[in-house]
Amino acid sequence: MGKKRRNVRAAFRKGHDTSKRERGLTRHFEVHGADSHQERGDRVSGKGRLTRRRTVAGAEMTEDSSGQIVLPEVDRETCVLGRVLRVQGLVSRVLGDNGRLYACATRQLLKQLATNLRHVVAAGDLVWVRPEGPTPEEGLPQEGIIERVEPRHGVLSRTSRNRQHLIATNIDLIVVVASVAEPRLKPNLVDRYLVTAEKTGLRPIVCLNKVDLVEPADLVPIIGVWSQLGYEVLPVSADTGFGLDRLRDRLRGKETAFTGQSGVGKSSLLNAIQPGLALRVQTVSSESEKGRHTTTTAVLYPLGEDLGGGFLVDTPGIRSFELWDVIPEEVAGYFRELRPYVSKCRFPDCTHTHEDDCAVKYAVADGWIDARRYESYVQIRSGE
Ligand SMILES: Nc1nc2c(ncn2[C@@H]2O[C@H](COP(=O)(O)OP(=O)(O)OP(=O)(O)O)[C@@H](O)[C@H]2O)c(=O)[nH]1
Ligand SMILES: [Zn+2]
Repeated sequence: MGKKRRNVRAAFRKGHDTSKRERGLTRHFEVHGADSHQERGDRVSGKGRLTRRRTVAGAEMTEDSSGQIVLPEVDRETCVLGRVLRVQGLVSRVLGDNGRLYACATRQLLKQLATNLRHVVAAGDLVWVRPEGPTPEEGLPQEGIIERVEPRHGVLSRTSRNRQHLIATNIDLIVVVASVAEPRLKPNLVDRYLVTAEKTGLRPIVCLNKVDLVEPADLVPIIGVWSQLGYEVLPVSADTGFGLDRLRDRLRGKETAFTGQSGVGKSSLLNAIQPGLALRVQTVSSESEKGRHTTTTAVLYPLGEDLGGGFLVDTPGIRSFELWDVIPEEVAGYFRELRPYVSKCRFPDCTHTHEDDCAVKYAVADGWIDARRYESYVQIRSGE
């Protein structure tokens, strides 16, 4: 055992990613995998579920009556539940619910299950970690093995070369930050972010910053349009603190991504919400921008106790969230107010831009659809 442990420690120390090191880690985990009763087949999962044996990716697995692979139960006495803060090569940084940090490798069995996902573990995942090795010195993470990944919600992923790349998981909220002055408000740009949010299925909040620079009454019409569509709009000022309590309230206990154009005040808002937060984000982002994993991996930043243990999730990719992987044919479906009309047009492949007898255009003319939102739609649909 001593020798194997040393292998893992050496792999952690050296960092990640060369195939030789990967092989070293793999061997180690296979030994652990064989220790599991389930893989040897002498025990099936409890709770009286019907199970069947099946070979997946070269390993024998148990599947339940609905065809789902049954992962071995984790030993809750020894394992710790935690959140993956970031994934770097083969090592995942996990914050345990006991407040400790873990540097984790992933169990071989889990890797084999993830045949069509590039990352078996992603930032934001809720995982069970089995601590390994000796207690580290103060300030250093404990080593561990990720034994199990809990089911995900709020997944942010991008497609490249027909493969889905997980960027972050368990995101509850996207905060689209816009500025109402300096730079002036660009509602069509906000719509672009909303379209991407619709595509990902994540809940967006529109945060209109710098309201100290305008007459609040001037914002009522534009806030009204988005609110009527069911989008929450928060007018705020990072400078005066206006609206920040409401924003903090929305972040409490949630995993949130901030996005928006440069200069709208994202860093100022993060700092106003929690002093020092923006600096931490900037430092890590500029580090990873130099690295190879720029757009594919995200980093989670734990928020303070006053924010109910929430997290901020960031990557340079999330900040350029506008029209992520959105194709022209899908755009109408992501404009909530267009959906009731799109199937009523004369041409089944109507683009609702130049065609005659278009139910969407009639609805705009009759005032059922806001003309400015329709203009946004046309711009996006025409690839402008
Ligand atoms: N008047 C006013 N100015 C603000 C407010 N929030 C931010 N600013 C100013 O707007 C400028 C841009 O703010 P940042 O926080 O750097 O903007 P950002 O969105 O983080 O920009 P990037 O880092 O480029 O993405 C700074 O000069 C801030 O002082 C506000 O509420 N009111
Ligand atoms: Zn049409």
